[in-house]
Amino acid sequence: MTLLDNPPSILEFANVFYTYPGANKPAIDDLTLRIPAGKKTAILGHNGCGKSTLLLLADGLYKCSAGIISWQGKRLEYQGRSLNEWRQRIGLAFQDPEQQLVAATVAEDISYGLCNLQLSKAEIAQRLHQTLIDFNLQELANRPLHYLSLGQKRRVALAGVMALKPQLLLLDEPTAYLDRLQTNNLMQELDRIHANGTTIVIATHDLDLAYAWADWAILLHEGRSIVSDRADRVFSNVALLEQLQLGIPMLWEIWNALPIDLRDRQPPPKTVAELRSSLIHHQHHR
Ligand SMILES: Nc1ncnc2c1ncn2[C@@H]1O[C@H](COP(=O)(O)OP(=O)(O)OP(=O)(O)O)[C@@H](O)[C@H]1O
Repeated sequence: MTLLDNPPSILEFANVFYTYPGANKPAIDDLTLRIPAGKKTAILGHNGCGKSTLLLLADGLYKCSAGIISWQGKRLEYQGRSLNEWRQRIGLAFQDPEQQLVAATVAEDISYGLCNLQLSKAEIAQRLHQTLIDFNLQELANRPLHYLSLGQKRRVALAGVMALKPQLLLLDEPTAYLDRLQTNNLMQELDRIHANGTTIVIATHDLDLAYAWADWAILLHEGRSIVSDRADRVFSNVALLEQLQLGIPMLWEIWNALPIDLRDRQPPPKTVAELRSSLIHHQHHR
């Protein structure tokens, strides 16, 4: 087995359970999984399969009722300094940015998290300045948050999380309700964050987005991990995707409908641009 097939993990769940107060069955039900270090992982599953709960457990916001959650072999402890350190290493962008934004303006909101880290004033000012640049928020710095569009709020929430320099970034349905332009911008931002060394996990039920973006995929079903593997292998496992009624990624389906001689010895395209260049390449070489 190669490192590609079995990358080292940054975060692990071992037989984890979580039941909401008053619920008659666990939302997370004997969940065992690992998040590979340095990868772009997509957690996929239907509404209600436990994606948000998993991320809240991973961030230490919820306490599991049984099982072990660990960071590079070190177990999550739910008290004081240890929990604070845990939560500094992991950044979570909520599905609804409204739940995350707490201050009056963009700059104040980003500074708020930095103040909680008890950094020096100079360090806070420097990180705020750099974050506004990185997320192209300079012009919005003093804008009241309630004047922002949803896409802008998402960007501010993500900027606030990234200002804290987490090693692992978790995003819950980051593209929900975003138009195509905003989605593309966000995905470019995520690629930049990943290229700077941050491991990223997104929870989504957008199969096409996950197909285009992820290099590792985890399928979640009724609070359990059904498969965790290289994304290309998961997305070509049509039988499993159909069994879970998750559908098939559109580009993968189009690719497989093309004549075999065209597809021969070429990996399936991840984007429409890759599909187009494969078709042009084929035309030139017939
Ligand atoms: N606050 C809550 N109290 C009780 N049950 C909850 C609560 N939040 C979620 N649940 C239940 O826990 C299960 C998992 O929910 P969760 O929100 O983690 O799923 P999800 O995969 O993120 O769904 P979605 O894709 O719709 O966001 C569901 O059955 C849901 O009804």
